[in-house]
Amino acid sequence: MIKVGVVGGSGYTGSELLRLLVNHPEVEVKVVTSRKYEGKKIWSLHKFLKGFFDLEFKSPDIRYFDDCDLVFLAVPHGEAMRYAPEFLDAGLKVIDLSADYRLDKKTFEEVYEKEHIGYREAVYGLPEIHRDEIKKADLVANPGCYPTGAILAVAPLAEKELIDRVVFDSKSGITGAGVSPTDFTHYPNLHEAIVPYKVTNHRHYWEMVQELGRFQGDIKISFTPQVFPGSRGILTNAHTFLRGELELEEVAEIYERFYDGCPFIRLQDSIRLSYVRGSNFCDIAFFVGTDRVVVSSAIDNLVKGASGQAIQNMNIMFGLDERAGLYFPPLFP
Ligand SMILES: NC(=O)C1=CN([C@@H]2O[C@H](COP(=O)(O)OP(=O)(O)OC[C@H]3O[C@@H](n4cnc5c(N)ncnc54)[C@H](OP(=O)(O)O)[C@@H]3O)[C@@H](O)[C@H]2O)C=CC1
Ligand SMILES: CC(=O)N[C@@H](CCC(=O)OP(=O)(O)O)C(=O)O
Repeated sequence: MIKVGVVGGSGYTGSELLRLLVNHPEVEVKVVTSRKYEGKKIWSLHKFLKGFFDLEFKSPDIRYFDDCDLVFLAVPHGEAMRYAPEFLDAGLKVIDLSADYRLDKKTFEEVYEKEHIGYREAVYGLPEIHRDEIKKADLVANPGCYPTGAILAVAPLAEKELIDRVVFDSKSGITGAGVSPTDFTHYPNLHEAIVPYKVTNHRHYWEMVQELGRFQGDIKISFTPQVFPGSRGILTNAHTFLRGELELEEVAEIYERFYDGCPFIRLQDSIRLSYVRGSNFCDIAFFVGTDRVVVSSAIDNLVKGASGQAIQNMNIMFGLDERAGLYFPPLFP
């Protein structure tokens, strides 16, 4: 069994990790931290997990992780960098769900406007692109939720260097903003609304530039995030302006080839968030128009956009079947 710990177990991605790990055949959860709920039973906070975990929350102190092989850092960006080096030096593998290790140091410091105090080289944990590097990694930087849906939507076209410009129009459920309430997430400010924010300057743009740039350095990228009044899911419409023209069959062949052997990518003729809810799937559909190809992707932000992808990465790091603990149908409708 792989023995794992979770730092940040009182938050949304932390509790989602626990929900998913309940059914993992090769994992034992040894320690889960919360500073706020230290000493309390996990189920007394996460009542939906009652009957599945009898552990108490611990403080995030490395001595509790003695017995662990791997730790998931499910803490805000700027905080994970305080933990990762210590765990790595103690011989644990680390999967960081925050943004701290996704970009090179210089870009991180510019985009996040803070000094990186614990920089290490990491592998960007998008298995459909970096599977071979993830196998050998000790530190995996789990991608942001928006970049996961966006990059997966157009990577096959970028690999063929077919893109002139791509405009990602993305809509996210509100759990993307984390467990702490704010004005932004306050019910009257969000219900019956779709709210664009950071319309031209969201930090996730830089992950898209980095990862799509590995295939095609000169793509012009725009990204417009929005939230809708639902809990889970990110729907992205990628308006992709190509350098030449492609027929639907050609696009289909490019995607089928690129995603051959990727169990969590499903090519569909139409997509909905409800087709992926609660699951690790990324559904992709494409529509060929007169001046563009529109590629739509749907993910659950807490699963393929965070905790499910983190477990997929763990499976790959430990030589398990990538699907272990994760291959089940979504919750529809
Ligand atoms: N929500 C989403 O859809 C996604 C989130 N992410 C990223 O994953 C990370 C976690 O996100 P999410 O679960 O939504 O966040 P939440 O705000 O819901 O939870 C954050 C958790 O971190 C803990 N925490 C905060 N500061 C510290 C610290 N200094 N030391 C130890 N623990 C700390 C908190 O617990 P306590 O205060 O009790 O100790 C809390 O449990 C973030 O970096 C986020 O950006 C990535 C992809 C998608
Ligand atoms: C709806 C919402 O607020 N979403 C978050 C992104 C969630 C995520 O993936 O964030 P990390 O890069 O921090 O991991 C945001 O826009 O900042």
